Order: sequence, then C-alpha cells, then structure tokens
Amino acid sequence: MSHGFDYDLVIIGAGVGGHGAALHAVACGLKTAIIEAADMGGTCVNRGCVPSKALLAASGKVRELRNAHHLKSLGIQIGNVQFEREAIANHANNLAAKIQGDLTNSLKRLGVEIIKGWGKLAGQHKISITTDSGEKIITAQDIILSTGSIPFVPPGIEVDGKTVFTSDQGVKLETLPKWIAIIGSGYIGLEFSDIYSALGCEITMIEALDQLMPGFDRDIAKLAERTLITPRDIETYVGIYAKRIIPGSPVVIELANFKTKEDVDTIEVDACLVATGRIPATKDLGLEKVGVECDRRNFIPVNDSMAVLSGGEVVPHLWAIGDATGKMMLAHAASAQGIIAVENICGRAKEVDYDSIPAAAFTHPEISYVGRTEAQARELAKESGFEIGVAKSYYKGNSKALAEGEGDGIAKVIYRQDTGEVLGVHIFGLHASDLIHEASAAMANRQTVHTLAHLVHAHPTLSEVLDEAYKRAVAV
Ligand SMILES: Cc1cc2nc3c(=O)[nH]c(=O)nc-3n(C[C@H](O)[C@H](O)[C@H](O)COP(=O)(O)OP(=O)(O)OC[C@H]3O[C@@H](n4cnc5c(N)ncnc54)[C@H](O)[C@@H]3O)c2cc1C
Ligand SMILES: NC(=O)c1ccc[n+]([C@@H]2O[C@H](COP(=O)([O-])OP(=O)(O)OC[C@H]3O[C@@H](n4cnc5c(N)ncnc54)[C@H](O)[C@@H]3O)[C@@H](O)[C@H]2O)c1
Repeated sequence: MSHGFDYDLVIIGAGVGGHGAALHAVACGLKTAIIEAADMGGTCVNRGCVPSKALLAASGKVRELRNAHHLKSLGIQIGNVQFEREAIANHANNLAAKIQGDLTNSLKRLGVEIIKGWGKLAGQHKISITTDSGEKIITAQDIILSTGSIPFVPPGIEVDGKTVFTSDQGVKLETLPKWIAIIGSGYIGLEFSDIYSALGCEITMIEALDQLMPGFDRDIAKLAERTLITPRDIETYVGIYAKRIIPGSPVVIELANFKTKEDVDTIEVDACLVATGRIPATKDLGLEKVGVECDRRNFIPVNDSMAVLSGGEVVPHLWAIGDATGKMMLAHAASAQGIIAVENICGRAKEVDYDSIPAAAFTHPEISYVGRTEAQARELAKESGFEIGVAKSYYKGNSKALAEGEGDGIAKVIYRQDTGEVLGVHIFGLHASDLIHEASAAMANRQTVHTLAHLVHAHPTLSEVLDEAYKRAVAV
C-alpha cells in the first residue's frame, strides 16, 4: 500500500484500454485494481474486434471458395461450397469467450485485483463501487477512467435487437436475413456488408453524407467502392439518411435527403443493422465530484498525456483513455493510451503520437492507413506553407499479388515535398492491415521517403507495393 491509499492505481473499465493500462502498471510495480461492471474485455473482446473478425474470417473463406472464376484462374475447380450459419456464429462466440478468459487470467496471474461492480468517482483519490452486496469505497493514488463507448442510435430509429439491431447483436449472427439494410458506410457498415454479402444476403447500404466511406482517403474509398460494393449484391443510397426505422416483419425504413430533409423513399427489408457511430459511456461516473465536465459530445476531455482536464487545466491524478475520450476509437489506440497514462503516472512524461497509430478495415480485401488523408495533408500544407507530394503504386504491378490472383489494390504515400517526411500512407488490397505497420513505424520515426526508398524488401512480397510507392515518390 503506497501513500496511505488502498491502491497505487485503480482503473474503471476492463476493456482493452483498461487491460493494457493494468498490464503496464504491474510491469511498473504499481499495486493495481480494475473495476468492471459487465463483461471483462469490454467491447473489443465481446462485441467488437474479436467476434467481428471471426465472422469476417469465416465468411471471407466462403467468398473465396465460392469464387469459381478466381479459383479457375489458379487452375482449381471446387464443388458446391456449403456453410452453417450457426457454426460460423459459434466460431465467433467461442473465440470471444476464449479471449475473454485469456484476458481475465492474464490480469489475475499478474496480481491485478478484479472488482466486479459499477465504479464512479467519489472525490479526489476516491472511488465508489456499487456491487451486488452494496456500495464500497476504495482509495487510489491515481485513477484511470476507461469506460469505453456504446452504439449511437440516431433519433427516429427504433432498435428491437431482433429485426433492427446494432453491432452488439450483429456479431451474434443469429439470422441471415435475405435482405438487410445497413445504415452507415463506416467501419462497421463496411465490415458487415463484407460478411453478409459473402454469406448470400442482399444489402441496401444507406449513407447520410454525400459519398460512401466518407472517413477514408478519397482515392482509396473510390477504389474500395469499385471492389467491395459495386460488383456485389449491394444497392446504395448516398446523401440519404434513415429518418425513421420501424422494427418488425418487414422492417420499414423511411428515407430522407440529408441536406434538404425532404422525404425520398420508403423501403421494406427483412432486417436492419444500424452502424451510425458510437458514443462515449461517460454517464454516472461521478465526474462532477472532481469538477470535470464532458465536452459537448460527452467525451472526457484529456490532453495528449491522457490527463483529464477541467476548464483546460489538468486534474491531478486523474486520467482517461480509450473510446471514452473520443480521440481515436480503436482497440490498439486505447491500450496505447493506457500505457502512456501509466508512464506519466510513473513520472516519465510521454504523449500519444496519434499520427503513427494505424487503422484497418478487415474487408476482403482490406483497407488500412496511418496518418493523414490527402485532403487533410493538403489542409495542413496550406496552413503551414509547404507543398505535398503524392505517390501511388498498384497491386497489379506486384508479382506476389498477381501470383495470388489478387491484382486489385493500391498503396498511396503522401509526403512533404520539401523535407520528404511522410504525412500519410493508405493501402487497399490483400493483407493491407499487416502491410501498414512498416509505414506506421516510419511515421513514428519521422522518416522521409528518401530514406524509405532505399530500404530493401524481400522479393516477391506484397510489401514491395509500398517499396514501389516510396521509390516513385523520390523519382517524381
Ligand atoms: C463491431 C466492432 C468491431 C470493432 N473492430 C475493431 C477492430 O477490428 N480493431 C480495432 O482497433 N477496434 C475495433 N473496434 C473498436 C474497439 O472495440 C474499441 O475501440 C475498444 O473496445 C475501446 O476500448 P475501451 O477499453 O476504450 O472501451 P470498451 O472496450 O468499451 O470497454 C469499456 C469497459 O468499461 C466498462 N464500464 C463502463 N462504465 C463502467 C463503470 N462505471 N464501472 C465499471 N465498468 C464500467 C464496460 O462494461 C466495458 O467493459 C470495433 C468496435 C466494434 C463495435
Ligand atoms: N476495423 C476497425 O478498426 C473497426 C471496426 C468496427 C468499428 N470500429 C470502431 O467503431 C466505431 C464505430 O463504427 P461505425 O461504423 O458505427 O461508425 P463510423 O463513424 O465509422 O461510420 C458511421 C457512418 O454512418 C453514417 N451515418 C450516421 N448517421 C446516419 C444516418 N442516420 N443515416 C445514414 N448514415 C448515417 C456516417 O456518415 C458515417 O459514415 C468506428 O469509429 C471505429 O472507430 C473499428
């Protein structure tokens, strides 16, 4: 027990953010407890990354094995490919249960105390926990809030969890509707359209903004649309939002123009997945006890050291990480933030380098990126008074991609013309989610295209797509 507190560190929320922070805290010698109100592992393990990637893996194999044309080009013929929805769903559920067990055991093994209950701040250094057996108060030198996020359901949309549902139910794959509407073309919309289309569902994708995949770099989104949407059984509405959704059989969806709000159409489908973003889980956390107000979107305000802010000033010994801060709603970002918070708690000043944290959508093929989109880089260049360069290379010129019969893909490197510093890298194509890490390491080390163009890549590998883009950057 240090400084007269029960713990050196108490973490509220045992998602991947809280878990990452706890592991690092133990490695740094801190006596640590973690409080979890629901499922150990949080969203990623139980309702997010893990089950969705299991569904993508299984449905991706179905897609591959049913692609007779592609297999024939490799000299392979295969009979009728069958799958069982329930068995695929079990694969996802079992994997989530296994990872949840592994994560819990890793904490226990390291001596992190796991406390089940609802945690909230009861003052500086003080946490109240509501458990099945009543309320108890514990104290800690430092507190990390890692309470995550929940699906956002826009007004007018009624979710019954059966015919109209969010990813929380979607990952269970309890049905395979003949015709499903997907609201939103972000990460979840894209990944689930990959799953459902591979398993034979007809899809209508509805995106409120005036282009599909609005969060992605334009060139990548355009190419991805040509491969992931257009040739598949997916109808799209763009610039249109779901004004009202009534669950049932059929599900009734009233569509309106996003800009003019005029009614456009009403469609009737078998089911609807609402994938319209996520909101922070920051209610009833006792933030008012320490004078902290969430921002207008209810995220906890933090600086890059992950210290919680009140009126722009650091609140001593209070930290927040992960989706609840809204900085980058990704699992690996949450745990990276947790490690940074612990480093600062231990007196080693560190900040999160968001520019070098990669992201990926695990569609077939995948999309990945690190750093800025071309539009964001152009904006920065305009503000700061420099020019940007853009170099692209294509999978169709890569021997390994062609050997696999996977020539659809692109790598795009955005860099400063004057210094050569890389500002962003975007990849669409086979194994893009793995290929991005070379670029992410380069960005973390502020490397230039001139240095990167001289690195030697094994031949023939997909990594040569990026190598080629760096070489083109210095050639232009
Ligand atoms: C379908 C889907 C797929 C995804 N796929 C990916 C992916 O492939 N890669 C990726 O990087 N990210 C992915 N994400 C995002 C990722 O899941 C989140 O970024 C990540 O889970 C955030 O971690 P966190 O620790 O901040 O919060 P969470 O994982 O949400 O954990 C927060 C935990 O805190 C608990 N909690 C909340 N309030 C309290 C309280 N007061 N007391 C006690 N406990 C509390 C909650 O019960 C929860 O367990 C996906 C998300 C979804 C929905
Ligand atoms: N592979 C991954 O890393 C991964 C996978 C899934 C989820 N996630 C995380 O989960 C978060 C949530 O994912 P998401 O796909 O729900 O959100 P998102 O923010 O990625 O996309 C939501 C989309 O829905 C659109 N939209 C919002 N309201 C609408 C309406 N009423 N009608 C039509 N369109 C509407 C938005 O314009 C946007 O394009 C992501 O931000 C991401 O951080 C990550």
